[in-house]
Amino acid sequence: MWLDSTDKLDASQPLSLTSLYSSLQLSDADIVFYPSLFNEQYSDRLLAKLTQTIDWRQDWITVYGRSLPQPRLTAWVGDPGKAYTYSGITMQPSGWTETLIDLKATVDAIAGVAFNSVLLNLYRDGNDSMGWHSDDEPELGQNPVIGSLSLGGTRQFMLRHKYQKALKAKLALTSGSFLLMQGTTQHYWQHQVPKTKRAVSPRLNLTFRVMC
Ligand SMILES: O=C(O)CCC(=O)C(=O)O
Ligand SMILES: [Fe+2]
Repeated sequence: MWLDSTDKLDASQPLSLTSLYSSLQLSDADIVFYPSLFNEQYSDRLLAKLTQTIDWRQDWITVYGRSLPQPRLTAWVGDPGKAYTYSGITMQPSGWTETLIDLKATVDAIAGVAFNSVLLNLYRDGNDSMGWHSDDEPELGQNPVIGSLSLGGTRQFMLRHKYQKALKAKLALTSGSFLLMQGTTQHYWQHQVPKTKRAVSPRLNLTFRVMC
């Protein structure tokens, strides 16, 4: 399943940024995982800073006719005019904070794109989750590039092929890790962050996106 390329170095980046990565060997997908883009100490600082400075919102969703609180807190940050609609919710973007501008510069350099928006999700405990979906909204373009940074408690990230039911994968998104999904990934694969009964610390995930 995995191509172990964790000993590869990219001399164009500081060692701490991209010295470790693995490409997931999944058909119809292009997914690269950087297990420690940021070290524990820096990740903790980022988590504290973002938890405090982001204007978190609790959205409500309609499931089988019932209105329920979305099982996580969210925020949408982006360039002016980059509104985001999903599951019937439209979010107007908040402006970039200093921390997010810095983070964007780092992940832009790794992904080789200019992200113009970021969806932030705060999973307060193991009851918070995100269900199966693909990030395939038309505004994300033909082959969406999604850069996903995780901070805080480790959660499982599950992947399943939309058409070949036997194809699945799971990886632990640890604090400071960065997962890059691009190419045809969103056409063929769905992903989720399931609930867990294990005790987990709060987790903040940022998915950087390019909105057309
Ligand atoms: O929290 C995660 O790791 C996944 C978030 C996600 O899939 C999304 O924001 O679209
Ligand atoms: Fe997603």
